[in-house]
Amino acid sequence: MKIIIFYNPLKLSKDNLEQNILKPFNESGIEVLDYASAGSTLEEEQAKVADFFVVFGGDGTVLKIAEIAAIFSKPVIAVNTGNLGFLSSYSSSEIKELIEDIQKENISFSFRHLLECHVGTKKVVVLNDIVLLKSQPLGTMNVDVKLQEHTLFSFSGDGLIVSTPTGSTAYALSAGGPIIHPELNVIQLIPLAAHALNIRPFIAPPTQKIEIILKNMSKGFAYVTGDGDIIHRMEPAMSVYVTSSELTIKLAQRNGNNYLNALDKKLGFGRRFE
Ligand SMILES: NC(=O)c1ccc[n+]([C@@H]2O[C@H](COP(=O)([O-])OP(=O)(O)OC[C@H]3O[C@@H](n4cnc5c(N)ncnc54)[C@H](O)[C@@H]3O)[C@@H](O)[C@H]2O)c1
Ligand SMILES: Nc1ncnc2c1ncn2[C@@H]1O[C@H](COP(=O)(O)OP(=O)(O)OP(=O)(O)O)[C@@H](O)[C@H]1O
Repeated sequence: MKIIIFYNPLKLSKDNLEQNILKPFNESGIEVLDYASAGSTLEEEQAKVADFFVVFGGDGTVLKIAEIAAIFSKPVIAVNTGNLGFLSSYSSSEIKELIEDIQKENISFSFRHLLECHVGTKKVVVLNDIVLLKSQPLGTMNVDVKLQEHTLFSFSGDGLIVSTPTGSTAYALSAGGPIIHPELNVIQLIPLAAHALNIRPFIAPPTQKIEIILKNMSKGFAYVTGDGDIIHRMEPAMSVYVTSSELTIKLAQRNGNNYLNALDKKLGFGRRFE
């Protein structure tokens, strides 16, 4: 078995990685082809021959490697060294269990759909969401949102979230959206603080092309972000285009420790608090 390790340098030092993570892997016979800070580039040849990408960090670190994992079509095993670690299947104290599961091929994977965003000359692929948001606390933006040329929303507010099912438990959850099981392939649109009584979150099919037009701002300017990273500054009359990506990623889930378990254990979903 060959793996490439990505890590969050803000959460894990290179010495700690080399001492406490690389060592057990190398002693187990699992070949670590390379290890790199999440978000950095990869040797194409090594990426091609790896069996898995193993990520040490929290959700944000997983998000940083989602696109490269999708491009090389490599399954992702996330090991939480962060806080919530909603997307993680192992904790950093479970290296031995992880090694054993890799050796015994005792890991199942769930396919996760991605979004593709075009704005200006930029193109990004995201696992959670694309967010259009005003850059300062004051004022509002006027936004038109089109689905295949039909204007679905036209509102004044703070912005808009376009989320995948995976992202439905991230910003979309905080913005009042429903939880969408990641086996579904849909696109969720959630206006942020829309000043209207007739606007609700909308769930679109993956075939729809979404155009978000920033009509104007009462003050300042806006940003469009992808998985929490700024993609582009937005000025009035600029558009953002979002479609479902053809790429998907396979995200490890420990046998028995599936999505509904994560909802229960990490978000306390549906649990009665005595
Ligand atoms: N008010 C909010 O809740 C808010 C605001 C901005 C961004 N975000 C989210 O943060 C994400 C970026 O994550 P980050 O860790 O780099 O930012 P971050 O450090 O600001 O963390 C945001 C929180 O969201 C959690 N999270 C991220 N993806 C998740 C998912 N798919 N399901 C459940 N929880 C998830 C993280 O664990 C963290 O607790 C963005 O994609 C966006 O969804 C949330
Ligand atoms: N390689 C990197 N270089 C710089 N920043 C990174 C890198 N990897 C992750 N980050 C940033 O570090 C921040 C925290 O990372 P991460 O989300 O993984 O940890 P966490 O917030 O503690 O865990 P969780 O998101 O699960 O609550 C995120 O904003 C993420 O964008």
